[in-house]
Amino acid sequence: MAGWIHMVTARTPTNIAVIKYWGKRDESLILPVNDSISVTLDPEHLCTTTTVAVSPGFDQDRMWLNGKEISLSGGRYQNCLREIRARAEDFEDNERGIKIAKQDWQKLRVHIASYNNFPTAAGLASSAAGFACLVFALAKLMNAKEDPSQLSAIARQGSGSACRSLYGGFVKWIMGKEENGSDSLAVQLVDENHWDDLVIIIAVVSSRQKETSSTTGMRDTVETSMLLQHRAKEVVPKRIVKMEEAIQNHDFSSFAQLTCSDSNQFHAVCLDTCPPIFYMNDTSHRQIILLHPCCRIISCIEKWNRSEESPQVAYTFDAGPNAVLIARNRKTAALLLQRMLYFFPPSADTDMSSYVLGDKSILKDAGIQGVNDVEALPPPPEMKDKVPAQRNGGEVSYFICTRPGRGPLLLSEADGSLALLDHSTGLPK
Ligand SMILES: Nc1ncnc2c1ncn2[C@@H]1O[C@H](COP(=O)(O)OP(=O)(O)OP(=O)(O)O)[C@@H](O)[C@H]1O
Ligand SMILES: C[C@@](O)(CCOP(=O)(O)OP(=O)(O)O)CC(=O)O
Repeated sequence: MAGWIHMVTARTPTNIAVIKYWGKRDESLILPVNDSISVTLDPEHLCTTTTVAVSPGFDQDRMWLNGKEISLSGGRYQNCLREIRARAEDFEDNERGIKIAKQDWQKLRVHIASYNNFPTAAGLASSAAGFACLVFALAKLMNAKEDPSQLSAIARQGSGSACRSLYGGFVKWIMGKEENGSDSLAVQLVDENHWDDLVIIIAVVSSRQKETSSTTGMRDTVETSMLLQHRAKEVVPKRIVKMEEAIQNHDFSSFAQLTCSDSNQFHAVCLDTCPPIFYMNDTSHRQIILLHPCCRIISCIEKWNRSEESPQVAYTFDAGPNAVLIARNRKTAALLLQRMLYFFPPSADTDMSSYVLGDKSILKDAGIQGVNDVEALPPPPEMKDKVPAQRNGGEVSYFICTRPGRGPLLLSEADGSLALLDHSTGLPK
């Protein structure tokens, strides 16, 4: 390897929309038809780690995703690389004799290695965490001085939902008005400490790659759905105002009502698409005569919420069958996990430690140590006589317990062990 290698490693969270982005008004700049709001998920549990490196010895831009080399020739990667290079500044490391002038960045090639600690392209927003991390890490490497909102407008060109992963807490993607997209960017509404009672439980129903990607799905919707026009013009603007109020005031009832309604309307818009898109069911599912787990999860939460004075849990589903459940506090989260494990016990060959991932203390709060405790769970009181005769194991792959979390983080350069590229070769470790 000729000369020095300079590298940085960053970690970036994923996010889940509570008011959904669905539909573009400009495909290549990735400009949406409506504002959206998301909550950033704690990177302790779900995150992307990306190392970017530069060296005079590299002869082309290269990238490895989850250990496999992928092509960077796609427009989305090229747009992000070009936009960051255009904002690069002088960089100097006297100790290591590295001096890169602003204009040199155009000629220097980069190596990128990225790892998602959760399934890629399975409806868990890997593109969001992935492009946010790529843009954040490249900006650090190239000494670009942009603030997170300006970086979000670049990450947006990798994947729309990625712009919201540049901040922690609750984040709004403002759709903007400009044709060049300069005002279509993310802003933080509140940080991750503002509403730290919330607990988020994800039921991973399928980690298979989905059949219709968000990109093609929303293109078909824009072309064919009248309901989308109504949603973007009439429904979302009002919901955005109400959702911001609910978040500012910790108003869980309003938050839950808006979150569930917006998820349901997003899936209604998918059904209104020609040909219709069914994200909430997994067509390969063997038990088609039984109600699909997604419908049973919705029914369980709706029954429970109606049996209480005010909603306890909000549900939301992205472009896949995985349920994201937001509980108002830890006590509710423990009751929610009991209900989920009652209806969706692990299969016979799965142990609890690989069935409930993330913040396992919720499992402890729920009084569950092993499979025996799951078998002994009583039916939820609101179900009364409607309890299923059989509880089948294996319908949910696993659960992830998490919470609202922080935004991107630069990992210490001193601790080279965190880097995904080798310091002497610039290739994946
Ligand atoms: N760590 C990463 N770094 C860069 N790009 C990534 C990374 N992870 C995923 N991607 C890109 O995102 C694509 C997957 O996006 P896709 O929208 O299909 O799935 P998803 O983001 O997991 O699901 P959804 O957006 O519906 O929640 C990958 O094919 C890859 O191009
Ligand atoms: C259902 C969603 O998750 C859609 C996400 O779509 P993507 O951001 O993955 O789409 P592209 O911009 O084409 O890359 C809703 C949301 O995150 O707001």
